Amino acid sequence: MSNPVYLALDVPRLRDAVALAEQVKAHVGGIKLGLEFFCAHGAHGVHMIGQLGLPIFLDLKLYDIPNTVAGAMHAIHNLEPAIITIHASGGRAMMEDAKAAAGENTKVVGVTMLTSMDDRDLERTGIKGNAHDQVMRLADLAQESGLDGIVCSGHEVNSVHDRWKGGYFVVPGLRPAGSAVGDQKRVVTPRQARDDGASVLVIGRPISRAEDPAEAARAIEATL
Ligand SMILES: O=c1ccn([C@@H]2O[C@H](COP(=O)(O)O)[C@@H](O)[C@H]2O)c(=O)[nH]1
Repeated sequence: MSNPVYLALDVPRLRDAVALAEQVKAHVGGIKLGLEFFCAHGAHGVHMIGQLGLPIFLDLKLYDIPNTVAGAMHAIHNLEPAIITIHASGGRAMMEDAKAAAGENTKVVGVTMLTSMDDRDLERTGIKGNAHDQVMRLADLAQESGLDGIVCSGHEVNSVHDRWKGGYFVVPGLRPAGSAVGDQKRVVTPRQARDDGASVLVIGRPISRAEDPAEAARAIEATL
């Protein structure tokens, strides 16, 4: 089985990002480039990281009207990402059009509820029910809309795995036992998420902020 860990490369300077990716590439299965990286370095930065030879996950969390999101999907065809994110709360038409506009080798996954939010945060946005209810609701909508899978926390991945046969489940909010949680609220260990059916394990700071990132990535890999 291939390594399910994607390193979240949330590093502001391109030179540092390339160096970090080089250091850990033997111990991860792919690289996740998010908003911080893409806003700073754009397509050029994606090409630079792509030269390392690992699959690229573009975590852009697109959220707009269907025509605009489909246009953005067309615009990034040439970057050939293995995975791209859109917000499932953008609705069915947006998700259908995004999937139709994506490259055939790109998995389109819908972000359900950010792992930095808990039940109380959800309530304050005016949405009824708890995190579990919200993730199941949006997972069903993403599946009906033809997406490949969803992003959810390790708290929900087991239930969604039972509900959506053949789905592709991306799980951030992962912390090895004893490591700092930071702004994440719905957190599990990488091993727990994998055992519960995650397809991709997104891990950032526990590796990128470690004293020895290659050793941190190796230690996580050894737990899987
Ligand atoms: O619900 C979500 C969706 C995306 N993310 C992204 O994953 C990484 C997590 O980084 P850590 O340093 O391991 O916390 C980060 O790039 C987020 O943008 C998420 O955390 N939660």
